[in-house]
Amino acid sequence: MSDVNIGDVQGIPIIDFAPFIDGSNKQGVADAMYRSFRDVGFVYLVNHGLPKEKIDEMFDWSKKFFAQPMDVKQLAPHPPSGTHHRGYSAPGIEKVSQHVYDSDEITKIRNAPDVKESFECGREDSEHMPNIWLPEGILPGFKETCLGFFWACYKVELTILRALALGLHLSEDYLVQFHAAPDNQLRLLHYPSVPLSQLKNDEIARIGAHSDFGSLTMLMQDNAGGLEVENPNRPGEFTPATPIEGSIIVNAGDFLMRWSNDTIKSTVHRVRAPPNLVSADGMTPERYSIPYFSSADYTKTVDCLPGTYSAENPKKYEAISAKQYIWQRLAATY
Ligand SMILES: O=C(O)CCC(=O)C(=O)O
Ligand SMILES: [Fe+2]
Repeated sequence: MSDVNIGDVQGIPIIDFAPFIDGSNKQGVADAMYRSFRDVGFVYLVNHGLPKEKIDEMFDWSKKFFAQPMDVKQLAPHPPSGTHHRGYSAPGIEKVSQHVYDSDEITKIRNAPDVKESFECGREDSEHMPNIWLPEGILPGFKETCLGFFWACYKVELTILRALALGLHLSEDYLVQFHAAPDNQLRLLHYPSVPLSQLKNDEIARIGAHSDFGSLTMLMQDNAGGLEVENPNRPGEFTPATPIEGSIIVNAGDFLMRWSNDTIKSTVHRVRAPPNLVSADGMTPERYSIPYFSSADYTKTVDCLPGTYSAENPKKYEAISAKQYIWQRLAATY
C-alpha cells in the first residue's frame, strides 16, 4: 500500500491524492482525508488532478484583470447586496469579521479595512446568481478562462467529495449527489502591496479571521505567504499555512461542519503579513490567491449525515436548506 500521508506543515497534513485517482489505495486516501478534516479542518493535497498549466493560466489572467485601471474593473461591479456575490469588489468593500469575541478587538478590527480586491463568478447559467462580466471587447479571453477554470475545479471537487464520502463510510457518491448544480463560486483575490508596519499594527488587514460558509474550499495560493490557520485545540493560536509548490489547500466550511454533526471542523483562518518578512522598502509584497468555494445545491435540504449521530451522540441540528444557510451568511459580508 502506498503511503498517502507524506508529511505536514505545522500540523496540517499533506496528502498524496494520486492513489485515490488511480484507484491503487482509495480507502487509504479517504481515511486520511477524513482524519484531516476531523482533526484540523485543513489539508494540503498534492497530485490532486488540477493541471498546473490551468492554475498558472488562471493566475496570469487574474493578474491581468487586477492590473486594469479602477474604472475598467468597476465596469463589472459587485452589486451592493451580499447575496448576489458576483463581479468586482474594490479594496475595503467586503469585511469578514466573525469569530472575534473581545469587544476592543472587534472595534479595532472593524476599523481596520481588509485591503484586498476580488472578482467572483460562478456557472454561467445560474438562476440564483447571474455572473457579472466586463463588457464585451474588454479583456477578451478573461471570461472564457474563468469559466473553464470553474469547471476544472468542479471536476476535482467531485473527486474530493468521493474520497470524503468513503472516509465517512458512506457510499462513494453520497456527497456528490448534493453537489450536482453546482452552486459554487470561483474567487480571484488580490492583496495589493501595503506598508508592513500598518499590517503589523492592525491598522489595515488582508483578510480577517473567519471560517468559510460552504461545503469545502479549494485554495490555490501564490508564493507570497501570509495565510494562517487557527489551531483547533488552542483557539487564538495561528500557524502559517506556508505555500507548497504544486499543492492545493482544501478546507471544510461551516455548512459541512453542521451537516457532519460537528464531526468535521470548519477551521478559522486569516491572511496577515508573511512571518519573518524583511522588506527593504517597508512594503509587504502583493499576494494573489484563488479560492474555489463549493456549496451544496441551493435546491437541496440536508440533515445530519448518516453515521455522525447516535443515541449517545444525538443530532445537534435541524435539517436545513443549503440556500437558506448560505444566503444568510453571504448577506452579512457586505
Ligand atoms: O487569500 C487566501 O489565501 C485566503 C482567502 C480566504 O480565506 C477566503 O477568501 O475565504
Ligand atoms: Fe476563507
